[in-house]
Amino acid sequence: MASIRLDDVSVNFVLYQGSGRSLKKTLLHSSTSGALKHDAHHRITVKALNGVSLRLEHGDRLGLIGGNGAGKTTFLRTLAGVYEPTAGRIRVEGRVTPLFDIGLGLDPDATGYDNIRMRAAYFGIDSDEIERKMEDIAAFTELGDYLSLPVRTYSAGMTLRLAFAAATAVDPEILLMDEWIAVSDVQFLEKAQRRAEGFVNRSSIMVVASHMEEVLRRLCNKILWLDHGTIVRMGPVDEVLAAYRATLGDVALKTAPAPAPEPAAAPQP
Ligand SMILES: Nc1ncnc2c1ncn2[C@@H]1O[C@H](COP(=O)(O)OP(=O)(O)OP(=O)(O)O)[C@@H](O)[C@H]1O
Repeated sequence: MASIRLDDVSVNFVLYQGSGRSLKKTLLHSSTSGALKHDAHHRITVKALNGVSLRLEHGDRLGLIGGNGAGKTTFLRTLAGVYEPTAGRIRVEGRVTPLFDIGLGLDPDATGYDNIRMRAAYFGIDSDEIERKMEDIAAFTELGDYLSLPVRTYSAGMTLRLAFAAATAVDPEILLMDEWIAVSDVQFLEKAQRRAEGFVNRSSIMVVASHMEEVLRRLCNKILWLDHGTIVRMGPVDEVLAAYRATLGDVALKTAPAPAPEPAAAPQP
């Protein structure tokens, strides 16, 4: 059974280690100065996560909220193993599927089809299973014959469609998402949302960072509010969102853009 446990986890980044006094002063008096510190080596560091302790179990769908620089992305990347904690302990049990930086890992010289196969192989899915799913994945991308061409011939939007389809070809145990909603192609956004929701439902644990209240309410059953890398509050969605709004006002969270109408016919790539 998937589980996540963090005990007093901190992640520090070194921002500046030169001797220029004026830049140091500017950094220390910037708006994030609460999180900026001198360390023992006279470097300026930022505590992106600061003593975070929590547990997540099967069925937990956690939404991350907090202002810019609160530590949401750092939290996700730490769960994914991209960053090692500077202090504290983290234990993640289960297969992690990060759905952020989703274009990472695509081979530009391989075809769309081969990229889907490689992604599946990376997650240990056997070739028979992926061939069974291939028709569905290919239909989802709407890329048609382009799937037989190298990915370097794709536009940015086409690459995103492929990356998203490939990443969601495999059912995750622990699903991590970062503002995936902010895809540029509005028609694709609706489809991506529907697919992601199915994907979320089949995962054991899901964590999503989002500034969109609608997304958080639809996908999550718990909210973690971070500020300067520290937990302000964690609990039921209504409760934490209300507390967050009360502190920051209605501008704290955005509403999602209106979905585009369904196209009459599938667009040609
Ligand atoms: N690779 C890095 N190197 C140096 N500092 C970093 C790095 N990544 C994040 N930070 C710093 O850590 C802090 C937390 O950043 P993070 O990206 O986790 O915040 P966030 O909540 O995701 O913000 P946003 O909503 O703006 O994306 C910020 O002060 C940021 O400048």
